[in-house]
Amino acid sequence: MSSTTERAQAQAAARPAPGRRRLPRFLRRAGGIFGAGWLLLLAILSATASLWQPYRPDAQHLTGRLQGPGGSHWLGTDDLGRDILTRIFAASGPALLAAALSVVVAFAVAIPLVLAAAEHGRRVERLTSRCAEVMLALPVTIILLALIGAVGGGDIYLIMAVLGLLMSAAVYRTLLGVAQGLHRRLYVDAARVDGVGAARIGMRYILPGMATVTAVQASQMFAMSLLIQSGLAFMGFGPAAPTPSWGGMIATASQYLYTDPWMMVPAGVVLALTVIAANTLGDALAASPLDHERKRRLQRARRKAGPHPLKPARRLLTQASRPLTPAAPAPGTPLLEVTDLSLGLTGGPDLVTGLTLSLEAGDVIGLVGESGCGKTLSALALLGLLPPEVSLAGGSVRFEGRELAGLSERQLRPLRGRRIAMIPQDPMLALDPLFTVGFQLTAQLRRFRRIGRKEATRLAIEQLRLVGIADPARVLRARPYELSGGMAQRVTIAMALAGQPRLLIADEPTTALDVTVQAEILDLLRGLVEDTGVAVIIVSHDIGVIADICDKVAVMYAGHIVEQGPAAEVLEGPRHPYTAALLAANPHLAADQPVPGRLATIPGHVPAPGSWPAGCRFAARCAFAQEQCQTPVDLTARVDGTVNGTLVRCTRAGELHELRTAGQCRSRDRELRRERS
Ligand SMILES: Nc1ncnc2c1ncn2[C@@H]1O[C@H](COP(=O)(O)OP(=O)(O)OP(=O)(O)O)[C@@H](O)[C@H]1O
Repeated sequence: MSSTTERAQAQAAARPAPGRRRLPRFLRRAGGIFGAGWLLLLAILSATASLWQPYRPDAQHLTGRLQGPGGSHWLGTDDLGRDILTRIFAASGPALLAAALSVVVAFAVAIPLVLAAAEHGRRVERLTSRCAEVMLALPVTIILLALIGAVGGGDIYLIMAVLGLLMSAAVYRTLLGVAQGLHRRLYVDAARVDGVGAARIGMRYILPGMATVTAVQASQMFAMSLLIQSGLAFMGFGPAAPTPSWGGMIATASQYLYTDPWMMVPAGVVLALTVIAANTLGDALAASPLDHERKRRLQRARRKAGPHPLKPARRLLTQASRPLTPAAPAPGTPLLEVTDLSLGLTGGPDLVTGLTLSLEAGDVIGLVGESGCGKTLSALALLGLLPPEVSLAGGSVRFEGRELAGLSERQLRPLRGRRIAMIPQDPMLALDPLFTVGFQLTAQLRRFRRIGRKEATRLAIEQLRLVGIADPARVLRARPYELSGGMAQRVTIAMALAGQPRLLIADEPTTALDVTVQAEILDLLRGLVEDTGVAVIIVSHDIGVIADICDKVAVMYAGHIVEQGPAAEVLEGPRHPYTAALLAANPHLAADQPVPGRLATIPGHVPAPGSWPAGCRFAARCAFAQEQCQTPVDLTARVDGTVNGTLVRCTRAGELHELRTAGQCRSRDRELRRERS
């Protein structure tokens, strides 16, 4: 037998049988099979009881009281000679329905509150959480007994609905944490960036993500409701005689415990089995390997993310059958003008100050700087996507001539994804692992372009080709974790382009990728800019990435820009000591440069917001700081006057440039580093 045939046979043997593969995962566990099987059997037998019951539930045979199991009464008779089997199944329907009702009420109340609290931030969450805490403090048993006193024990559905309402607070508390976690996922952020509304985010991303926890909690609550119902009936607060109930039957049997102990067994065992079944079903759902398997595959895909055998994207770009932008933007018209933008923690320190940028169609600008300098917040502010605790403290953001600062969520939503789109940092986290690429991309295309399913699929294939995916049909069928990192990033770029935006914001778009794939993605972005005229803002701490692709660069340090201008000028002749230090610390080497024994670093760390010095914010780490650096410094035009459009925030910029030209800066840098180490 050839090795290929052997391998195929081995793979076929390893594959689960077709019927088994279709089973939900929790049904592949013994607990899941027992739980689901018993509850289903009970539900069917209760629903069809009138068809097969040999007796009426209240038919008394006083001559045949307290009989054990036998031919005419399989489970015996009770103290009035009623058939126990008949009464168990007559009681089971209402018991199951009432328990289910309490679960439905609990979740129907809790889930909308959870979605609202997770979506609308702290203020709503505080209000809903306080209400939940008050409800949790209520004495459930006393309230139920008071209700039974008012309406009687016969209205079991009302009593269980109130129980569900009281239990909704506990459900809320559990689900809120899950929903908040899901809300922080990148793919949810990505959807919001694309202008997806709160309701749709809840339905598409949060609810499916909460499904396992919901199912586990529902099954446990179902068991608890059954026990509470039976307990109430046992104490005499259940349905009035002769209506049967499991609790009532156990109460009657308890009076004959010493003389006729068998009577206790049938109702007791059915109640116990039902509670155990609900709990084991919950356990099987909790231990369902669905999540573990998905996570495992996701991790495997991440590990293997690397170079892929695709053709260069640029060549495929020419195959696009329609331009991405509706009309070529007029050159020289500012697409985006950010003026003096300041951001701060609400009631706290400034996080970004005086940010000024200008971008024309087809421009690629890089925001570069160490972690914590304010790059991401600046980019998010353009889309009005600041975290709830961060607010706009001043300045203006004009996009296509329209002021965006101060627009409401509702006013900004139509712009997101359509006029301004975002490419995420980690594509694996930005794509929803539950859905195929095709589902996510076509949903995006249908929403943005108002087209049918067929047209969306055609466009999705075209869009994937546009971003350099050679086999779009396969990728459409794949789930995100089946793609390599580079492929996934191409998919997120295709998704960002679905709304034909004029401005793309790429937050560290290549950080999660290896170097070879990084270069391909940067090449793809550059090609898209040339072909479509889309403008791009790239956020990166990697000055090598910025040098690769950007026309302009803004170097940020401690919440403001310290140097800004055409990339070639800033990167080849940096005037600010911070830019020069960043460049010196860049590990990218030219082919002819020797590898240094030790990489250069910038001593110290970025000062935290709130502890910025009044003067130059870089002074404490600067090798060239002097007395004059203690006073505030403005962003001013470059002093040597050899270039235009370059701004620098350093009083010694001109002087340092001369020193640098004379080669003295580097030795001073080295000296300082030696002193500090
Ligand atoms: N939600 C928040 N609450 C409080 N501080 C915040 C919040 N978000 C950001 N900050 C602070 O604002 C500053 C700028 O953060 P930002 O994320 O914009 O930096 P960054 O330059 O993009 O860093 P990185 O490269 O690590 O993403 C940091 O000091 C950060 O700690």
